[in-house]
Amino acid sequence: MVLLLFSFRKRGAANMKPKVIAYKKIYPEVLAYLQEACEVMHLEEWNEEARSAFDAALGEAEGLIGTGLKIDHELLKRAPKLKIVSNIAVGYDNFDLGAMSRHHVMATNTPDVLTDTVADTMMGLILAAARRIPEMDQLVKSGRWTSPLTSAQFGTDVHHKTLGIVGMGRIGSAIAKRAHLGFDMNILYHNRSRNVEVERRYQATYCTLDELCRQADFVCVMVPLTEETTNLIGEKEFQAMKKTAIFINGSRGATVDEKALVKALREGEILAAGLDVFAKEPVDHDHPLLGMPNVVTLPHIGSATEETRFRMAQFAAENLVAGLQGKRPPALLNEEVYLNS
Ligand SMILES: NC(=O)C1=CN([C@@H]2O[C@H](COP(=O)(O)OP(=O)(O)OC[C@H]3O[C@@H](n4cnc5c(N)ncnc54)[C@H](OP(=O)(O)O)[C@@H]3O)[C@@H](O)[C@H]2O)C=CC1
Ligand SMILES: O=CC(=O)O
Repeated sequence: MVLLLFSFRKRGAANMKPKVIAYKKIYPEVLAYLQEACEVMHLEEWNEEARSAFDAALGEAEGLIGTGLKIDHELLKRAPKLKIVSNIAVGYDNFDLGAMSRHHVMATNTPDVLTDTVADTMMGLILAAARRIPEMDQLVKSGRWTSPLTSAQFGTDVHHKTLGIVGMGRIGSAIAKRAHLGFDMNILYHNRSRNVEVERRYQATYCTLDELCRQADFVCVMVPLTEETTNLIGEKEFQAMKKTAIFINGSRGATVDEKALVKALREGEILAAGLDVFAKEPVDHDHPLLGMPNVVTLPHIGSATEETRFRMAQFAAENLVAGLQGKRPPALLNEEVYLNS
């Protein structure tokens, strides 16, 4: 049984389905959809045994579906039959898109279906950090709530404050909507290009990164991780922020210089932080950020609801099947591969 799960069956004349490796646990309904069109090797966990099975099967695979695996020239060299890799995520910093195009491999992701869920998580982080919700939760549960609170335990308001969004794309816009329409927040944003829609809908103001850091009460990073955005927020940006600023990162850990963030928090250059992502995940237990009461941490759960994770898996499966059937995948990242196929 285990062998059946961990290897492709020999292809007979009657079985001409393309071979696919799913390197993540897939919902049964989505797996059934994949299995109608493909022969699927399903690796439910990513451990040493799964890695060996993956390596052994890669040479025959025409499709890959999963999350986070680095897809680069080294892997692609070992996958001569590969046609498509379907990321079950919107961020695709794990893809070397240039190498994938050179190897004629389509790349797909799952935009839109997770946007509202991630925006909800980011509002949760903003509220949790500003109102010190995890700290107060601990106070109650540990039995230390024995007298009326003093101002030492008070938080800071969110409503009517200024939120600076770095990366006003799909998720950034959904955060702006919640913050402006729900919390009467004033919105600043920074992108490489203007987003006139958020300016019109949520009265958002475009500004440079430096202006945003100087003026915002909350700085929320929602850019994709690229060469350009690696360490986008560092010492200079933290120094520009208000001493009362709260820093929120929902993008990728590496968009922020974590050492500079630790220094900014230790030295009181900013007030607090809310982080869903870390440079290394899972983050080391002794990471200095984890010892700070004014830092709210989450284990990269931006899109982690049952409904949204299901929609992401379904979308990724549809991308994969379309690509393997010679159709244009709905969320194709390297169009040229499809056009030249
Ligand atoms: N924590 C979590 O669980 C999740 C995290 N994410 C992360 O969020 C990211 C954003 O997702 P999504 O909103 O769908 O993506 P979008 O592509 O819609 O938005 C990204 C925005 O970032 C801006 N941007 C890109 N490069 C730069 C740059 N160098 N400087 C300033 N702005 C830049 C873009 O504008 P312009 O091109 O004009 O610069 C765009 O507005 C993902 O790539 C992923 O890393 C996504 C989902 C869940
Ligand atoms: O981090 C999650 C994603 O979808 O990107």
